[in-house]
Amino acid sequence: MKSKLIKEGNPYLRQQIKKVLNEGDMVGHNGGLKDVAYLISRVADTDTTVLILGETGTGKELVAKALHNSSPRKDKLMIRVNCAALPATLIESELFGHEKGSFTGATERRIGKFELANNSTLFLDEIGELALELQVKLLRALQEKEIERIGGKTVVKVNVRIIAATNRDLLQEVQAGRFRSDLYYRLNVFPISMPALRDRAEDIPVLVAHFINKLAQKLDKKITGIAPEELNKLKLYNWPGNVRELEHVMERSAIMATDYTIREIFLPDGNRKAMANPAMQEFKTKSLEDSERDHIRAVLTKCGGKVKGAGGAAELLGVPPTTLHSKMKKLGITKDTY
Ligand SMILES: Nc1ncnc2c1ncn2[C@@H]1O[C@H](COP(=O)(O)OP(=O)(O)OP(=O)(O)O)[C@@H](O)[C@H]1O
Repeated sequence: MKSKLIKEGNPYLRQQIKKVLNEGDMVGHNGGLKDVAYLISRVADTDTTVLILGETGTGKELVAKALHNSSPRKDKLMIRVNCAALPATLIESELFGHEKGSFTGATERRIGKFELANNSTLFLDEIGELALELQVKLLRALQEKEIERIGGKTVVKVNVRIIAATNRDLLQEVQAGRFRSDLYYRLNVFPISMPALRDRAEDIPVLVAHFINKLAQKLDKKITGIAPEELNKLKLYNWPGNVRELEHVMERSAIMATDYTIREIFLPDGNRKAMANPAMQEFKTKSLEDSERDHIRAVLTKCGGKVKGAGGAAELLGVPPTTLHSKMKKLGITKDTY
């Protein structure tokens, strides 16, 4: 129904979608993100919990921003918690806060992100990484709409709109016993799935133009376009790091450009001139997972197995090291396989 509505050119809807996506600085709403854009425009101004699913770098955080900025809560700051960034004990205090003296080192009362997000939006990024013992506490907070600070004696009522995101297959995590099914169902009210960049090559020209524009300003350099054969290479590449990786490739290539036009693009593992022809056949017959696994392995080999830090695989792939680690785990990439 949605694509039909959009195709038939309902001008109000088109306008609404454009506005919502501009709020998030998102490109591609006329192409591969058409369905995503439609879903955002439908759910933005409700209080409904949204679960954003998709590979790393597909734009999940941008969707969260677009949702918040188009909601009635937009005048308050959206609060983000990265559930993968800290150990469980610290995340608990980050989410719910603590009272002074509640544990060693708690020298001051701390207001948690749930309370900070009162009357606003709480964006729970990388929710799939949340430790099981915290999942139950989060579930309680969502059900009761109240929280208790660590060491606190009173409950605090909160009115928070929840947006969660993950690059994991949450249902698989539930089946593996790593994610509580009750929390999954509580979060999975309105799912939005972000398509991988390799599945929407039609968006690459407009994304490239968007990044060239941004980079010309950032680097204070007169770059206005890209050579068609280089654009083609970008369309054929596999993009394990999705739009984030494209952004980084464009930055590298823009820095190297000596002309108004980018005449050479720099893909992470060298310039893949071969991709367009015979090698492409092999590429097409491989599953996406296999291609992703091969690509990550090749990058790891190139980096001598280094994941974090300068020159590490995470940097080359344009993803955070935590994301690369979870991807490696998922794809069964261990030290002895590269
Ligand atoms: N449609 C888009 N238009 C413009 N920029 C985009 C788009 N999608 C992603 N980006 C850019 O790509 C980068 C990664 O996006 P984002 O952080 O939203 O991805 P993510 O899915 O949340 O990644 P992760 O799972 O690793 O946290 C950001 O710099 C973002 O601005």
